[in-house]
Amino acid sequence: MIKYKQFTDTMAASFYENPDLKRERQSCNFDKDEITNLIDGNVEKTKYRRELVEYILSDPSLKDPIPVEYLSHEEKYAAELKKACLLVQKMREPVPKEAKFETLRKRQENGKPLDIGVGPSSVILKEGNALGLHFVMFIPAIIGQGSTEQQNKWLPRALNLEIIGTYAQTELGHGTFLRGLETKATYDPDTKEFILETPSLSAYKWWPGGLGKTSNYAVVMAQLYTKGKCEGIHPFLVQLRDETTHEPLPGIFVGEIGPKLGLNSNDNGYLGFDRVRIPRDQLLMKHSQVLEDGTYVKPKSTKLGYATMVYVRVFIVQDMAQVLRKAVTIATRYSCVRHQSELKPGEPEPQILDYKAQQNKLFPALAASFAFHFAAEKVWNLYHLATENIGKGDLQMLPDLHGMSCAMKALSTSETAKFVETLRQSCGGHGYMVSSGFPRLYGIATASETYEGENTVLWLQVARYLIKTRMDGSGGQSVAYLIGSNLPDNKAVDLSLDGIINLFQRVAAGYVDLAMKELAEHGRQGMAPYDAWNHSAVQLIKAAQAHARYLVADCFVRSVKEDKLSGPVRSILNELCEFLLIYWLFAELKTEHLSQLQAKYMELLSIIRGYAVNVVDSFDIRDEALGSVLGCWDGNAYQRLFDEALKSPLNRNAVHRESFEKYLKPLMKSKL
Ligand SMILES: CCCCCCCCCCC/C=C/C(=O)SCCNC(=O)CCNC(=O)[C@H](O)C(C)(C)COP(=O)(O)OP(=O)(O)OC[C@H]1O[C@@H](n2cnc3c(N)ncnc32)[C@H](O)[C@@H]1OP(=O)(O)O
Ligand SMILES: Cc1cc2nc3c(=O)[nH]c(=O)nc-3n(C[C@H](O)[C@H](O)[C@H](O)COP(=O)(O)OP(=O)(O)OC[C@H]3O[C@@H](n4cnc5c(N)ncnc54)[C@H](O)[C@@H]3O)c2cc1C
Repeated sequence: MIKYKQFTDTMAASFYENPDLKRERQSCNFDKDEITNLIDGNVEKTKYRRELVEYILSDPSLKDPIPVEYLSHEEKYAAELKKACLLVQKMREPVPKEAKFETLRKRQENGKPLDIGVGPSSVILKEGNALGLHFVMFIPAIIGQGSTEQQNKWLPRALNLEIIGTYAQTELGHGTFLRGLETKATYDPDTKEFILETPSLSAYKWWPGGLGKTSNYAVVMAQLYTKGKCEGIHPFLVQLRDETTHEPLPGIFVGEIGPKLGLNSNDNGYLGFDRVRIPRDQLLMKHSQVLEDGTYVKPKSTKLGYATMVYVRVFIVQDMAQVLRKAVTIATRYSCVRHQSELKPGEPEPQILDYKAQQNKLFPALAASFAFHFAAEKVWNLYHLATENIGKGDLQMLPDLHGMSCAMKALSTSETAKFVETLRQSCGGHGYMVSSGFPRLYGIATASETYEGENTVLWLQVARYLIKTRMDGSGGQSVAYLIGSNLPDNKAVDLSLDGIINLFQRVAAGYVDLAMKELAEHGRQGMAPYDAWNHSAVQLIKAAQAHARYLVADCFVRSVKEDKLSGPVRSILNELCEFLLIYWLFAELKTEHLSQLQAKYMELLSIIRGYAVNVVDSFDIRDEALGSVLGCWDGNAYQRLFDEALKSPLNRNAVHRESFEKYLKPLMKSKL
């Protein structure tokens, strides 16, 4: 018997590379850096990111002494928060004069600070970040909702982390239906203050990230009452804890909500107010105001108050591309090194990567990681343009931005959650281990399906936009194909990318028309419009999903056509794009088209098999950031699984003495 020997990371990195992986890498015929640069944005951004990651990972104080899974709920929060705080401190210090950190040092010398947001922290924090909401929602809310004076007052403090905040909107009884929120902010003109009140149990804020123990401020969404009238929900900047002692202020009831399916480094919290007074100028007043005498000044659109959510929905699309890159890296490398069963009778067990059924599990996710990357780029551009226009008083792009961000958020999160589960299954039993990395990725993907707008609810928002567009032609650029006679009617099946995009448009428009017919039919039968809407929901959601696939497919096709790619990378992306489009179409098409697409799909599986390992290498995810024993660069999966198992506290001694003496022994000695 071969005795197990502990393997150190240094040994693994310097001596070992799995021969199957090595062979794939030796046959690489494209420039991996080109794909890395494409994902980072450009060569300089890759250089910066690589140095930043090395800078973080080379710091021993940011390493976990034991895997966080073995810590208690309380210990995990403390250990992860410690790393998050140390990381921020580290990013503020001058970078040492070492050649390998030259880009970082030059950046600091040029007066540009290193990033302290959620990006760098994701290298060392894999179950959420208690400071995450501060960066992703609190600061954006001050920028997006605060007046210039308010930004001048609060932003420097928030950016310096002198104050730490979250975004408190959801309540125990109300998450989706924002008009139904119960928290009240009543203006008192005598003292020029708002009085915050939680009128019932269901009105308690519930869920905000970092609210439990970390934040001392929050942007709180509450119903604004002035001059005896409710003006709807508005954002208020509220201090929750003393800035020195961190004790909750009088009238503030705040705490943490307990363990969750995932993201357990983040202290999601609850919050109630017992007549808490805040100054008038802590209503965030960029879009609407309350004057000293209590007069309410309306915003140009009440939906401007929802802008922080739109920002985060866009952010999530980008995040899902990252989650998919990790998951597919793990599963592809593992599929390369894992040998199982018999493909040809009598021959050695093949790499599981050679099974078509396995490729069918991996490659749609690989292709989708690029699709969502390009989709995020597109919707970010739209977001910036729309925000710039809103700043000039032009709100025309608002509906299109809302429609597009809802569609892409819902599609990217639902597909990523599904793919992560399929990729986990593709790794067999070992995929079920926490050390595989899948449970954490699944925790993020499934949370994203729910937060920032539950997906079903967002699909219905998209459907509302589609139906409106089809009826009155009022929609923006993303729905232009639904307006009037713009829809190309190409009856023959054309398998070029443009031809497939045309099919996507026809499929989506077909569903929209079916939903419209259903709505009309319910109307004819005497149903009120809201009842007809409810009864047509299944069809409406189908239409929204088909439209979202068209949007993402269209972004992918346009990005592949851009000039900046070399020949080999262009053909890889072209094939992945074509492959994903066919994969998505399978669910929608009638049999006559299916056989043509099936042959192409099988051909593409074989082509992608040739470069899949090298493409995931080009995602350039350091082992420490990947956090998976199955997906490490060297492919030494069994050794790493074993190493990780030996870290279990149950393996400290050969016998778990206490439980043996107390429970097992008496049981085994007892007689019936
Ligand atoms: C490396 C680490 C990275 C980490 C990355 C990720 C970190 C993310 C952390 C996220 C943490 C989570 C935070 C949260 O969850 S915060 C809470 C989010 N809550 C929600 O999203 C609530 C969802 N509900 C809503 O948004 C709305 O209420 C809803 C869209 C459902 C609309 O409801 P309703 O129909 O009641 O709305 P109205 O009647 O008031 O209005 C309808 C019309 O308004 C238009 N509309 C609606 N929303 C918007 C918008 N945002 N922008 C523009 N227009 C909007 C809608 O289209 C209707 O228009 P028409 O009447 O013209 O048809
Ligand atoms: C990990 C995590 C982090 C979060 N962080 C924050 C945060 O930082 N700040 C914050 O304010 N909130 C946060 N949330 C809350 C989150 O935004 C809400 O959970 C989410 O918006 C869904 O609302 P809900 O929980 O009330 O679900 P509900 O709206 O009650 O949904 C329950 C079910 O009802 C269905 N449903 C609801 N309305 C309709 C409708 N009109 N038509 C058809 N079906 C409908 C839904 O599809 C769903 O199936 C977080 C949630 C999670 C899970």
